[in-house]
Amino acid sequence: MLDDHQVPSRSDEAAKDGVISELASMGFDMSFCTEALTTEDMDNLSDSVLSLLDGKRATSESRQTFPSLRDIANTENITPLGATPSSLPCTGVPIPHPLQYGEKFDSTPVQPAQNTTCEASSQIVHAAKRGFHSMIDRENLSFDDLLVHAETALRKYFGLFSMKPFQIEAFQAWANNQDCLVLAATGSGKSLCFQLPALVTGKVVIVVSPLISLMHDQCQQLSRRGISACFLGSGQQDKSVEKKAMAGLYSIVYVCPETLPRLLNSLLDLACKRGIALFAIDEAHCISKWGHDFRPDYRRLSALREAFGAKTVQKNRVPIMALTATATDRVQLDIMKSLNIDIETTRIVQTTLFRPNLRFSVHHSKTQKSSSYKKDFKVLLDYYGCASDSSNQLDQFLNGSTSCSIKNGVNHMGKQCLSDKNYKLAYWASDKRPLEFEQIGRNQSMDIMMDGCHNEDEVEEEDEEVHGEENWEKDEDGNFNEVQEMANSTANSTAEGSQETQLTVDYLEDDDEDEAERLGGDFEVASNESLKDDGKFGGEGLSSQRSSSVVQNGPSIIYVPTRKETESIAKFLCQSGLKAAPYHAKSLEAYYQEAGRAGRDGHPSECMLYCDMTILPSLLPSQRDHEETQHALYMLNECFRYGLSTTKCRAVNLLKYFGENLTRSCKICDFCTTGPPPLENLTREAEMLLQLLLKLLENCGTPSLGRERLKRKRQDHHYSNMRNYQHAINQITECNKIPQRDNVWWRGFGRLLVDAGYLKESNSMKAYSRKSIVPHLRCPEVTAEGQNFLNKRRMGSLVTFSIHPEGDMIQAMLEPRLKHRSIISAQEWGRGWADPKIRRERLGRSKFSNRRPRERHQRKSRESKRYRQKL
Ligand SMILES: Nc1ncnc2c1ncn2[C@@H]1O[C@H](COP(=O)(O)OP(=O)(O)OP(=O)(O)O)[C@@H](O)[C@H]1O
Repeated sequence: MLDDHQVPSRSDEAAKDGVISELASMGFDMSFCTEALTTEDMDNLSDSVLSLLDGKRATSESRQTFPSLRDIANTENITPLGATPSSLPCTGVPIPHPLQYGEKFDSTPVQPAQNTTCEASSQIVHAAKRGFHSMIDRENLSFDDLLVHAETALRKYFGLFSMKPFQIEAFQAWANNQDCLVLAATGSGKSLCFQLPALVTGKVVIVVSPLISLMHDQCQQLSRRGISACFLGSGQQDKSVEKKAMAGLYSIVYVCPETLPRLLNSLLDLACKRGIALFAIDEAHCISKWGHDFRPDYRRLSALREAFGAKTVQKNRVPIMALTATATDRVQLDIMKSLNIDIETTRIVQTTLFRPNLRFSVHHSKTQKSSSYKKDFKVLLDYYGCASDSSNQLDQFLNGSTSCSIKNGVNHMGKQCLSDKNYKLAYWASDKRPLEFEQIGRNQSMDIMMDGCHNEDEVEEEDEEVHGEENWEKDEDGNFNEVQEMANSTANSTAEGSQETQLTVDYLEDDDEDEAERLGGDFEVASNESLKDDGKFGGEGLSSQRSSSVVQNGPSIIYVPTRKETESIAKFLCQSGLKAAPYHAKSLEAYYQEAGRAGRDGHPSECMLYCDMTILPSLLPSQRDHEETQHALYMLNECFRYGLSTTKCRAVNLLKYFGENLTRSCKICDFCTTGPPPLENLTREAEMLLQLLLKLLENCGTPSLGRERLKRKRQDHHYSNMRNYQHAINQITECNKIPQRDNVWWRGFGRLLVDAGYLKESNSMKAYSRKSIVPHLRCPEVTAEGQNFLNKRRMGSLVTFSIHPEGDMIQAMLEPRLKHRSIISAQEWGRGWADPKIRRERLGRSKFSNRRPRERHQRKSRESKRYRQKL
């Protein structure tokens, strides 16, 4: 304090003037500084800054609400200026630094702090210089002014020159204090929509994100650009980070949905201190139970709108921005409803979800035995393993310099697409390369995500009694034990040769909690290196692989066989020296989301889907209500149909699922480059099947309308059995009328007859159909159109039924399962023995059958043996 009796000397005055002008240049109000420095004896810049930031003298309303920097310093034990300087662990994160007006444009992004320690004093002055004083209220500036600031920040921190139209739209919604739903493709730049408000206002943006690894990754990227950010959640081991975040020390705070409800009160405080510019809900599809990645904790985010909206005055209302790359119409509505944001006033910012640099393809493969894996995955192994001299045609095509000459299907794809070293399709993911790859000496590797669906082996079958079809499925696919054994033996033998490439396989599914437990610390503490894969695909390596490797560089290769097989195949690929992780997903949303992690740098990227269409996927038992089960089946069905399709551009197909009409084809997917399979004239097959179904229908009469329940049940049972689609197929195959077609082929054919309008699922069977996925035709009826077709044929018309076969039909023709097994009722089976032809056939089959007895029977006989011994 100035002593009343002491007359300030000229030199003191000059020093004070100097301090005042410094403070003014830092953005402090000139009269405010003058008043502060005349009432308090300060001619030292640091003391003055601290005193001003104490907040006692703040005059404007907004300033009074800011925390004093000293308070913040106290919360994190920062030694105030003037005390003995002490080193404190530097978080590597600059204290908030919103835009400084009039600052000279510098296009080079801000460099991160290099040192691991720094002094509190310099941190405080740094904060003061770049800090809270330049916070601005969104309401005080026009949208144009805000946009200018946003673009300045864009240049300064990101080295980018303009915002994309959808980013401007989202920014405008935020500027108008509007809630907003942003739907934009993966890698299109959604993050900027919520990062810019923090940089423009100097207030905090709270981002809710589902994955610790992604939060970690984003925090690292921001810190590299000089933007302070942290993440909070169970994975955050440094407990002081939460305290600092709630005191307003970070511009962008990532929070797990599980953690956010606990922080509500602290967030209210934070809103009153530094201010909260925005709540961003990243990967917002997790909110919806109709989405592919439902996280119940996301539902609790509705509390945000209550706490920061409904009851607060408009000025203090914090807008909410939900962002996702994969949301169907239903999911969009559910997101808004669940977040408690007004559907009428919420701005929906939607861009195309199309990713022109992703080349989608589907590969059909049976992969039931590990001994066949080498053959089944030849394309994949070649793709990453073989040298190619061919030019980068795909790249040239994408650049418009040549017309696409990729032809002849999947076998050539690898050669054509991987030759150029500029491709970011693949890279060595581990230093521990297998020898043969080393010898080839090219800088390629791969990341594979295996997408396992379930097959009917894994589902509880409620209507088994009625149809018995599931036995057939089980019989055909129930040889996993063998697969597993062989996989193990292959693994062991290969491991001997290349010990160092041995990789473990864990499931990615439900890894969030574990991952949260494993990752920890302030994001800046974890070095880039620690994110690199440690040779394992579980644990830290796993999450980082998802976020760093797969996300930025790797192709996304996804497999949809059974879940058990997924593991087995992943093991095999790992043993082959490729980096693979089984991943479980059950919908096109999940597939598109994961595939979208490839080619984020804009380079062409491969997204191969390997699938075994001879196995019908179905749901694992779970606690779903009826509606949820229906929806899960719908999603699974769409996934299956995508794999089956051979007549549409893959990108068009995928986007249609999200309600987007792509007006042009992608020109690079397998369909666009190779075209549909040749048209097949299947008139004879159609005629035979339709006639047979009509005949069966005539024989069994109409369903019972009798009163007695038992009688009706029996009659219905008989009725369904007789009209069972599989029953008709059995009759055709047992009579050996068209020997080269197997069950799988007929199943696909029935589906195409439904598509053509010749068949439909009977009403009485719709209840059963709902338990299965739609392509599984149960009890068909011949429609009027189908009868018309038959009549025309009978009258000698030349009408034909020609179609492009779908995936399962092609696969069945390549490797028919001619060892046909009947799926008829026990009664029918019994009657079959009376027919000498059928009897001969069955006996002939069993004579040559070398199938091992089923485990169930073995167990039964073991049990009875034990029982007999007891006796
Ligand atoms: N306006 C822009 N101009 C040029 N590049 C941009 C622009 N906005 C974002 N990008 C770039 O796009 C890339 C992807 O951005 P970002 O990670 O924000 O995508 P995203 O949509 O959030 O992805 P995801 O859906 O996977 O979370 C980044 O490299 C970023 O620099």
